[in-house]
Amino acid sequence: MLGLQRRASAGGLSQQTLIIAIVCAAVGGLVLLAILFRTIRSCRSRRNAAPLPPIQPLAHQREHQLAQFEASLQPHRYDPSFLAAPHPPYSPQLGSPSARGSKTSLLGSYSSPHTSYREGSEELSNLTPPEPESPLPVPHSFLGAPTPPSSSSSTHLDDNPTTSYTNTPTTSSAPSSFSKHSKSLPKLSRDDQSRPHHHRPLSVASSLSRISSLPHGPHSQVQAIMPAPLAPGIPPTPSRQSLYEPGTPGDRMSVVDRWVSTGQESTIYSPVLQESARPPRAPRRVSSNPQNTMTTGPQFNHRQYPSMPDVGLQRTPPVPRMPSVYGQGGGKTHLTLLSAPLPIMAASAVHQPPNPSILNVFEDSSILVRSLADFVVKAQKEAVDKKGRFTIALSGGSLPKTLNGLIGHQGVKWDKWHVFYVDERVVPLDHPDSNHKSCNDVLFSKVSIPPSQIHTISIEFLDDLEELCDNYEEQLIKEFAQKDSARFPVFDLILLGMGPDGHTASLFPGHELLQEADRWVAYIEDSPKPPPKRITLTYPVINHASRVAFVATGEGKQDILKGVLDQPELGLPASKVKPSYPGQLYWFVDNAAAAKVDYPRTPFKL
Ligand SMILES: O=C(O)[C@H](O)[C@@H](O)[C@H](O)[C@H](O)COP(=O)(O)O
Repeated sequence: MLGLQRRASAGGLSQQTLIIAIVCAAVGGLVLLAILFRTIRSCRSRRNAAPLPPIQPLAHQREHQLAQFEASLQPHRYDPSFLAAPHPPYSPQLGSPSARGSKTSLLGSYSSPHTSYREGSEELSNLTPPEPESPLPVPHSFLGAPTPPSSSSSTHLDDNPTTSYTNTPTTSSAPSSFSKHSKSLPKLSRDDQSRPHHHRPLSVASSLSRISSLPHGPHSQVQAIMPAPLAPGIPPTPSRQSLYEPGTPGDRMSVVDRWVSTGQESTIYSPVLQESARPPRAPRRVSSNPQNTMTTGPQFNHRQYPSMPDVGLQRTPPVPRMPSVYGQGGGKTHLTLLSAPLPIMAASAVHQPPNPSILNVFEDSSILVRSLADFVVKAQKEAVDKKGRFTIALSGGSLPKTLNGLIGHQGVKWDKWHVFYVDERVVPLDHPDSNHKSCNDVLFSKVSIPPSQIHTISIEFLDDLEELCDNYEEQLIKEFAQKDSARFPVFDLILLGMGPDGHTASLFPGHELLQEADRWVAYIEDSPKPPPKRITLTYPVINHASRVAFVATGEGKQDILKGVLDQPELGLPASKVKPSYPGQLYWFVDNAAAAKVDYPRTPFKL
């Protein structure tokens, strides 16, 4: 520095220039030092540097590999063990764990045991597609909770027994796609799994639809498809909670139970109450052949079908008319039907056989009458506690006399009663043959039931059986469709008689009305039991009730009662009354009627 200053002063350099030169020199020195330092540091760090990541394949190569991988997985076998196996740690070679994992987990539910395509364990190109050994199983979420590994039961989801499912419980590491589906559905019992399907013709306007399913039960998760008049027009809506406790006879899905036949396509028909063109309808099914009540096939009254050639017994009855329904506004509203496929539901939800009949035998008819009154009041109480009203259907014949135990009974709440008739003779309401007249004389005229809550036939239609039936169905709709039963008439109690030929309601042996599955109310014009013209509830309604009770007394019923209870294979009309689960059928009979019956007796209890 001093040298610089001497030279500068000797050369005549200004002071400033000198200072500038010094500063520049200093800065340059600093820069050099910094460069030197960085060089040294980088040399050091290079010595410690991690290896460079491998060279990534180009994007299109990765896509190609991924495509190959996916192709290699089709078709695959379900191997739940895959779900149980730990997944190796993520490796950058195979993409991010989340994307890969979810994809793997979905594919993994179908992977062959031979294909281990877990993240990072295999190069995609090394995977070899397995031989397909069996069709893909239905995910267990459709089958209910998986059976324990010890059982090797295979669940027959449909008529084809080859459809099977390996029941292995998913593990905690199970991919979310499975876990979010694994609802705690009821397990399939073994007999449920092997139970064959029951094919049941549709009940809603059969001209438009088919359904194969088990009979509807009050608890069942299936909707009893209603004949057109009673299927109020709402598309399948999520069911509200049932109004009843599960397991009680009154229990029933309150809004829409759905018919589902496991493993088979089924559809739900929800007629829409709306103004629409009235679809063409074949006339209702009609009368039997009174001379031969045990014919093998349907009988036709050719007066009804003059255009149909008389080909004897074996002719399929025409599709019954779809009744009209009056909308809320009183205008004539006709039903059109919507159909919507239903999801497959747990098989156990529909595979419940009807409860066995309960046979109560009483010393004599007076004890029977008292017990029957207590039984009716119990059914009433349960219904009123749950929904504030009690719906009951009564038969004619000798049944009305057995109801006089209700007169003066403390438990009866007449204002909650809504009465319909199981069948009715097509006569004026004051005619001696009228079932309403019988019930009114014996009971209703002596108690405080509101007359508007007794639903009689509309006498203005006595000369038009079609309209008479339509009108009665419409009354059923008004009572049931908007309330707890929503889609079908669910009587709390139906009281039936049984004739000496095994008929019940106005359903007579050999009559094609026994096959009626589309209507809730049908008519007959030549009843073997006079008077000839009647309307009647059909089996779909009777067998939807929460409780059904036959009342049969006297020696005259001995033989037929044995036939109905001990020989159901005879297929007598009374034998076909089987309320679907959990509906319950009861018999109130006296000793005289039960003298020849082997069917086990149950001591009466409420
Ligand atoms: O209208 C009717 O005739 C009845 O509804 C009918 O179904 C009756 O219940 C049986 O015919 C048994 O009648 P009895 O009990 O008088 O034999």
